[in-house]
Amino acid sequence: MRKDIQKILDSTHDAMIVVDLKGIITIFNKSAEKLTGINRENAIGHQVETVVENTRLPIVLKTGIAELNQKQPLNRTTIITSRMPVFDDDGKIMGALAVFRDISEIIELAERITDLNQIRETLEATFNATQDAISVVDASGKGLLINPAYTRMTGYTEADIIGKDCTYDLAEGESVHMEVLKTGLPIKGKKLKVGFNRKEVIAEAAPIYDKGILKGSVAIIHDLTEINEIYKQLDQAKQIIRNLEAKYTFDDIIGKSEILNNAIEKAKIAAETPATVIIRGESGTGKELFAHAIHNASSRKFAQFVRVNCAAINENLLESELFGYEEGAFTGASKGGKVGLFEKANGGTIFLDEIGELSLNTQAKLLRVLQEKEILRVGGNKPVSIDVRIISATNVNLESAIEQKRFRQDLYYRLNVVPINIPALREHKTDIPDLVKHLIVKYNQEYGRSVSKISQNALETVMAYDWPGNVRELENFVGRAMINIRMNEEIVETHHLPNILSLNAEKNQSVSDVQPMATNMELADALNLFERKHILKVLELSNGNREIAARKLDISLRALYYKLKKLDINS
Ligand SMILES: Nc1ncnc2c1ncn2[C@@H]1O[C@H](COP(=O)(O)OP(=O)(O)OP(=O)(O)O)[C@@H](O)[C@H]1O
Repeated sequence: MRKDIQKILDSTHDAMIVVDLKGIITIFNKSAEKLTGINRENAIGHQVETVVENTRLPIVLKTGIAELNQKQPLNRTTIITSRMPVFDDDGKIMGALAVFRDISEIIELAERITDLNQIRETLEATFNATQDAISVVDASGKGLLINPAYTRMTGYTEADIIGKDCTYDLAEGESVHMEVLKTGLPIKGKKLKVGFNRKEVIAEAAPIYDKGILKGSVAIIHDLTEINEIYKQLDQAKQIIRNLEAKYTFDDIIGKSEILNNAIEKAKIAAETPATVIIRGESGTGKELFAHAIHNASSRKFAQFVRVNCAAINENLLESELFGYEEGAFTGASKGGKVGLFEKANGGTIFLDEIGELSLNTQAKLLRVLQEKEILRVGGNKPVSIDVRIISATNVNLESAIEQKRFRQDLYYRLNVVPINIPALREHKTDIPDLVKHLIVKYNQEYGRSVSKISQNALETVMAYDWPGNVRELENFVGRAMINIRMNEEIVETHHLPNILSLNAEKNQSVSDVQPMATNMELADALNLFERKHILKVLELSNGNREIAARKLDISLRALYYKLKKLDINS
């Protein structure tokens, strides 16, 4: 009889366990085997709770009360759907039956549903938060969905768009949705105008397929004004990179002394105005540094900073360099003419270094530019108006140059609107420790060293010197000291310092120390030879810096360039 029942129960999908009054398993069907992974032989004849926990069959045996459709968990993936007492023909309880079911598939499904909900939520959040405007239409081109960015960009709300033709938002151009629905293919980078304000946008759209059937189209529109703004910023960034000429700002000017600070404060005020500035100071004091800083702190910082070394450019070329020339202006002029430095600096700043070296002829032309705010290209007759801030610099005494009729007074007045005097280094020696510290960091980077400081003794030696070549000379000096330092040394000591005293000594050499040239040489040749040797020596002591060399030789930079050419010196 039990076997027959067993057979019947084996054919059902539900797992079943029957126990007798003592709780001993008497029937364990196939589904129960499958669900618990326990063989029938290991179940039948055993106390139910030792084989399958939580069946609560002993309780049913005690109470004789059925628990139907309870869906109580047996374990994580199984539930007991019913427990009931089994009665004999006399109505006496003879055992109990538990029916239970595998719910792992349902659990998995539920988990998947939760996942999908999360994905949906994430997608919705992205859809609503993205800055790109998104719209979705159905297969007939009627609006289905838009996001907040779409409303911000076009001015249209859901009420205007949902259920309406997708051409509704268009101010100019053809609907990308309609094109996608027509061809079933995606579209990229289409320029359109949308919304009340005819906003310029770039649109892209893609078809939505469901099981191979075209169900609609989704479009993203990007605001072109924003993209244009980004391009503009990119251009400005490129411009800044191109303008690396003007690489310094006020933060790069080292020194806290009062005299230097007065100059910095004056320069900062000048930077905020369009005023013409003249920077005066000895060679190497930082005039160019100040010019960069003024440009970079001014509203012209995104335009060009053009530096012209008036002393270094050949007088004949200077005019065409500054003002440009028209095609065929002179023999050798390039085809198409040439844009001059003033035009290049248009909107920006032109820095005329060594202005005191300009010839009277070029001074007159510069004066015209300052008065008329326009330039005339060499060989041209059409004035070009320009908007350029002029910063000039000089290390010569312009007042005495005016007296000697080498510099035009009217030009001087035009240039001398905001004069800024940069002190010689000997006038602000208190800044030397900071400058040395700054230079050590600079050369550490350049030479890959890790020097930490200068010793007190070495610093005292540096402070005792007068630095006729100013910060530039100090810069070269520290650079050379750093070269003398071994890789494992970290402190600049006195023995690393190049011999400054020898520089001073050379300067003070007496005439008797100078040896005559070969006695059979003509005086002119001997002088030339001596001049050549002397200039070479001074250049060497100035680390090849012609400006310092000119200063040491007490001649103008232009005169030095002339001599270098005449004496065939290429150093
Ligand atoms: N206060 C300062 N802080 C940091 N660096 C400085 C300072 N002053 C000058 N320098 C540095 O010294 C060097 C010479 O400065 P700059 O070329 O500006 O001098 P200059 O007065 O224009 O010289 P010149 O008249 O010979 O053209 C540069 O490398 C500059 O960066």
